[in-house]
Amino acid sequence: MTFQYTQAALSSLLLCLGISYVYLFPGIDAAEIHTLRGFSIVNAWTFLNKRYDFLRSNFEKTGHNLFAFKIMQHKVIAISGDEARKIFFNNSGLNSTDGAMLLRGGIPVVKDVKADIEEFNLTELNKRLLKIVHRGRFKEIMPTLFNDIHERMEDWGSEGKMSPFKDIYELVFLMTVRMASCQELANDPAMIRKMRDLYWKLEKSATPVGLLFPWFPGTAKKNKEQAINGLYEMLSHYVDLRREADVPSLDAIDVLIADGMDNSSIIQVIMSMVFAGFINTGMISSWVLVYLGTADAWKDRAIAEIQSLIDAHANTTFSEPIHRRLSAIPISAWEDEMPVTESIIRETLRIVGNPTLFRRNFSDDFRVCGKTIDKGAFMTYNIADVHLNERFYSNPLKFDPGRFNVAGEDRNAPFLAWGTGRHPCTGMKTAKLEIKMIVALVLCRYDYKLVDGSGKPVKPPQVNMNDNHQRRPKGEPCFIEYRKVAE
Ligand code: HEM
Repeated sequence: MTFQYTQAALSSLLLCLGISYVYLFPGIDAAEIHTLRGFSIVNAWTFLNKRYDFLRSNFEKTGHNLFAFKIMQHKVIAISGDEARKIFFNNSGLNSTDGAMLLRGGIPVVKDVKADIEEFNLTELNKRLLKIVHRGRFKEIMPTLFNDIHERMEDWGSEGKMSPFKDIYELVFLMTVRMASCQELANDPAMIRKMRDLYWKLEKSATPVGLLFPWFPGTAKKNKEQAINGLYEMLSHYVDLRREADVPSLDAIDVLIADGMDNSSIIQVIMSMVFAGFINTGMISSWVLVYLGTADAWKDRAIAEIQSLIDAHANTTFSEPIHRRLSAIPISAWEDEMPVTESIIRETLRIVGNPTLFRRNFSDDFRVCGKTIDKGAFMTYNIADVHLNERFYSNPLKFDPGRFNVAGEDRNAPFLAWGTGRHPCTGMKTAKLEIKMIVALVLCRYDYKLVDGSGKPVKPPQVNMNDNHQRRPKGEPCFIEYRKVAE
């Protein structure tokens, strides 16, 4: 057994060195993009493992706006600065799917385990998602979603301590599954737990080994296949169940069935939406509460805003619990009449939501900053290039939602957390609504502060920018210590 492991480890090492040797000291390429020196396998590994640090330190070291490195046989060009950014987001020859699939990992794609179905197609996915994420559906589902949040909160009791990066995540997971699938699944806590575990497993498969050697029969490959197969089987069961139902409902699966979609396509839509909700919406909801746990003035302003929405729109009696009163507020008010909460979410996204994005050049060579981007090359960009840049946002690590409304800040500062140009986020309205609902109910029902494990008040932790999927905090865990003040 030990011998087999040693042999496997040695073969992998030799393979890595072999690949690296080919690209060792590539020097300056013909297009004169600065190319990183050293073993390409080390560059690729560091990028996949700690992409934020890798990009930042190499931009600092090289002093260039563009630099190139290899990931296996692929050339990757890291970009920064205004000109390159605008081209990255707006050039029609750049494809956003390939890079994300190859270099990001952890994305559930049905095609990875069911070879006989159609290729993953982002344009189709967007069209299908838009059938289930719109105001009409939000309006239908809002009372049930508020009920979900309320019931979860009842488990917290009247006072205590909770971990936002666990408890709030779980809440967002449930809400997203409800929006993306059907009541039968969302109402079954054991299935929700099983599904959540499969997503964690999938996330764990996005290791450098899993990304560099997707064919290698190790833990990463096994985790990925088990997770996607498990999700596929589970969701197939619910799609079949809904197909056999006597009366169609307004649930997402029924909407997609009525649209004539086959099972695999429906499952792809659900998996993608739950994935986006799980990683992005969960992360931002947790961080909003963490920041507000140390920013009383902003917390008070947000509470006042929510209260005035209830007074203006919720034609319900005071004796009703808060979640019922909140669910009477129309969607248009949630979307358009919450400037304070919007600024808080925006500021949280500016500090925390800084993903590394990818593109691949599918058209002819083109020029950026006087350098050539070859056909077939990948490009990568981390949006902290603007969000954490003094040139656009002064004192960038400070949580200050007021900066978006204060004279003196650069009003033209780009804000990229929802994407821009050719690929803006399809789920922005859904995500904002979910975050606002959670924040509204927590703020109205609880008095809370941010504390450490011993209950001592603490400042917000730093963000682990290298945590590709979830941007969890660095250092000691923090908690929300709460006391219920309203039903
Ligand atoms: C806080 C939550 C979210 C954040 C911060 C976020 C952020 C982003 C960003 C930055 C992009 C652009 C990616 C790029 O340029 O390569 C994007 C694209 C996308 N997002 Fe979101 N997202 C969130 C939630 C969601 C949700 C809940 C869904 C599903 C309903 C979703 C679906 C998508 C899709 C399908 C795209 C690709 C659009 C395209 O390329 O045409 N997102 N998102």
